[in-house]
Amino acid sequence: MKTKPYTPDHSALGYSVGVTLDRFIKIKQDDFPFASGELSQILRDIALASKIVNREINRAGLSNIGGAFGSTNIQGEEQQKLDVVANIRFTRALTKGGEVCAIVSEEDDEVIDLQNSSGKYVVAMDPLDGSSNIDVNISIGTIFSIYRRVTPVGSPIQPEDIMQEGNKQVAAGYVLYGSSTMLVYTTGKGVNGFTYENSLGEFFLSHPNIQAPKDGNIYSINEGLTSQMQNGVKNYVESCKKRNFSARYIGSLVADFHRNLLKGGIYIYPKTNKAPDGKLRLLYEANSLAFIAEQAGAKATNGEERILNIQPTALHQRTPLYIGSGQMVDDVYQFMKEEIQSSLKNP
Ligand SMILES: O=P(O)(O)OC[C@H]1O[C@](O)(COP(=O)(O)O)[C@@H](O)[C@@H]1O
Ligand SMILES: [Mg+2]
Ligand SMILES: [Mg+2]
Repeated sequence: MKTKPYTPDHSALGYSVGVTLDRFIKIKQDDFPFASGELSQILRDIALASKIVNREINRAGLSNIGGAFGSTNIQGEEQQKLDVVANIRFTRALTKGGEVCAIVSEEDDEVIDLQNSSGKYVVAMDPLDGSSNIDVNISIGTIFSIYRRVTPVGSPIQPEDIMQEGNKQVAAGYVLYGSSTMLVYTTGKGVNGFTYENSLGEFFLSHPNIQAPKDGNIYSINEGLTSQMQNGVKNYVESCKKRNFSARYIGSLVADFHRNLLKGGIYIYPKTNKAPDGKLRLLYEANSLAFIAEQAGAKATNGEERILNIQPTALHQRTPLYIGSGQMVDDVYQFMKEEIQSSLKNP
């Protein structure tokens, strides 16, 4: 019988045929130092939950799932119904997946012990980020970090399993529920982004090997709060204006971060009078995005040191965050240093 080798030619389709997230995870499984499929399973669990949450978000305006839940979380912030729904969906998927022993969530006061004697991983997550934007149809997100537990598998969860520096993350990522839904993640070998194809119910590789521009001209900060900020930050913002940079602030960290990662820019949430330690949470907001930023060639600090080197001391610890294009993070650091030097000269 005459045969011919398969030489893919997809030109008739008019668009390129993508690699699904599932296939990509499988291909890349060997990149992971503890290659055994466990981490891959967790990523698949997160992807599955994100599809369900995506569906809930899409129909929030038509269902009774939008709006406030009627309670506050541990940080005293009003919980939205979708915050609670997303927390349940991600926790459930990670429980059923069987690889995780404990979860830290923005929506839970304490560590959730999954009582899983074979789970080798800890997940920290912000199930829904930017929740004040839910009811006004503006982009929101999910953020996650994955760690290996350090104490023996099967023994009771210890603080050192949870309170790990960000540089110990084995994977991190976010889902952006925006004009399209995207999942972006790293396992420490670069950053890849996947776009959700609603009708097929699949994420497809759309942004391989994301590289952040070294410099940029977008600054993202809540300018309404500048009177509460340190002079170094105020002066940096003034310098951005003098250089005609664009101010872009959605008020959804994932969306602001994602735009700046692709286009070049900086996101700043510094200390303010109202939030003297900053607003964002180290374990499930700053660390995850810092890992991704660094993997894409960008930087993340708390204004003084690298985010990934901060030793956590509390579950819901807050931190100032300066994250984005390396040159811009360096520039704002110079402004902060000048502030310190001038206060030393003129006490
Ligand atoms: O309204 P502010 O003070 O500018 O804060 C906005 C920041 O707060 C957050 O909404 C906090 O996240 P949550 O919605 O998960 O609490 C970030 O997404 C966002 O960047
Ligand atoms: Mg958040
Ligand atoms: Mg949240």
